[in-house]
Amino acid sequence: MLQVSQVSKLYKHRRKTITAINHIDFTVNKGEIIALVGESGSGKSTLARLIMTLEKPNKGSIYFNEINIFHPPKAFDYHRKVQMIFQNPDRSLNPRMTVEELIFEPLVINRIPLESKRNKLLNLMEIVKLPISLTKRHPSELSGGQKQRVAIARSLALQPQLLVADEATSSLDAITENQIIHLLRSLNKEIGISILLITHDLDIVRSISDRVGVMQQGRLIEMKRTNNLFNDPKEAYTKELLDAGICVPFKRCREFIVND
Ligand SMILES: Nc1ncnc2c1ncn2[C@@H]1O[C@H](COP(=O)(O)OP(=O)(O)OP(=O)(O)O)[C@@H](O)[C@H]1O
Repeated sequence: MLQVSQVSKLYKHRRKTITAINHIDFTVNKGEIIALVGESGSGKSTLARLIMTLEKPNKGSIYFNEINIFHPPKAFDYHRKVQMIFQNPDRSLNPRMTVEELIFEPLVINRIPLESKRNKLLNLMEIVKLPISLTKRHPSELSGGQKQRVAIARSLALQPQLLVADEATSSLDAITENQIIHLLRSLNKEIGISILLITHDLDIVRSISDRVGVMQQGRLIEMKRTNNLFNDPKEAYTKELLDAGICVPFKRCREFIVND
């Protein structure tokens, strides 16, 4: 479905060239949850911005259903098919809008007719488990988890095929984080939505991803099925990363409750 092909991204900073992404290749298949892990500065968010076409690569390209997203045909509406949720919902939610307005905004922007507006709203709020009593509230009147649910409902309004979640739960407390991870998993299982999950958190990766890619200094050094990566990491850096974050005896380890 999504194919990242030989993508490189360079930045110029004070006459120095930074290679944020270095010849990366991978695919996200329909219905898959792919996690990208790697230390800070390894290029994960840059890759997410490229996938969202917020920036262009210097080399290579990205294809969605075999169409080059940087040179799409006119009728190809990529931004309805791929949506992103960010770490901090406060930044993506306009504080002046109500929950109802926020969830409808993508439909309004994309000029989608809203004949059955109420039903659509009820359906989206039900999917993300937001009580209907919150419809007229503003973001400042919601908890962190409720805000992230609004952000997810908004991103689902256009019925995307792929959700890019960049550290989408890292600003939340452990219980709320568990609920949002559970929600992402059920969206994947029930709606079949593919998810590209960018995270530092190996417990989340282990709990819900089908495959994991490990990034180091702009390169994708290893990509495998989740169990294989945890049980049989090949690269020294992957071993180091797992040693630093994996659950081992005597180390506290969170379990995410996911329904399969
Ligand atoms: N606009 C920019 N200008 C210059 N350098 C940038 C820019 N954006 C990112 N970089 C650099 O590119 C590299 C990759 O950054 P990126 O934010 O993608 O890493 P990351 O893996 O997402 O890190 P984190 O986990 O801390 O969010 C870093 O060296 C960063 O400093």
